[in-house]
Amino acid sequence: MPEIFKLRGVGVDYRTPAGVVTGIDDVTLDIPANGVTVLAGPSGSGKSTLLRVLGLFEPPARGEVRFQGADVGAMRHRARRELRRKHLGLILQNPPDNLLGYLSVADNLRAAAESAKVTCRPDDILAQLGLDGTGGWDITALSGGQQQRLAFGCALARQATVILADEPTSQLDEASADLVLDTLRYLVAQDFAVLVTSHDERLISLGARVARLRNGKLESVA
Ligand SMILES: Nc1ncnc2c1ncn2[C@@H]1O[C@H](COP(=O)(O)OP(=O)(O)OP(=O)(O)O)[C@@H](O)[C@H]1O
Repeated sequence: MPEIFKLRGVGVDYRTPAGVVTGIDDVTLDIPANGVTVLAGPSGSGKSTLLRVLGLFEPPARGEVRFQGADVGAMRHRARRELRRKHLGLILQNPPDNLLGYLSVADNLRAAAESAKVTCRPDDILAQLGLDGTGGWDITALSGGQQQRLAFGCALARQATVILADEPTSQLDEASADLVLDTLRYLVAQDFAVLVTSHDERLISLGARVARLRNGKLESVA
């Protein structure tokens, strides 16, 4: 299986008034082009930092990151941003943070597509996600789980090849989290690469690969 990401000895530091804090250190990891890869580990272990590197938001301070063979660390900010817009869809923990509150459900999908300079068919995407008939609704009429589904729909609308999600179930009740788990299963069946950080054991068990972090280091990949 081809790798979409290849990381070799990757490190990221944060400069704080109290000194330099290591976000991740010496992470070597290959991520295949489809299936779910879960980034697991206790709070502060570096999951979000690693996701930001994979989301091409954070160039590595040390080591090498390759996305589809291209050396991300050697790219300028603008080139990374273009790659990100073209290929990546990022879903944050808090459902409203992923959506534009002043637009309808369908217009959120259209705006997502426009930002990637592509067009989409909102009704088709909503049907794929079990949100049929909600196109004209305000997003506040959707439950938290439905809003997260729509956020994944925005990644579909943008024709992203890789979907990254930072603890997408952590702010949801169990029924809403179930909706998100179903959506992840659907995306995997569609052959997307899904990279997700989580403490949620049900989500972790969906992962074909689970990379466990501790104190910024990769502890195991299984
Ligand atoms: N913007 C920042 N400035 C300074 N230190 C940071 C910053 N972001 C993360 N860190 C530090 O980097 C380390 C890894 O943090 P990170 O948020 O990646 O962990 P995490 O596993 O995602 O944690 P959580 O599960 O609590 O979100 C921690 O020591 C954290 O305090």
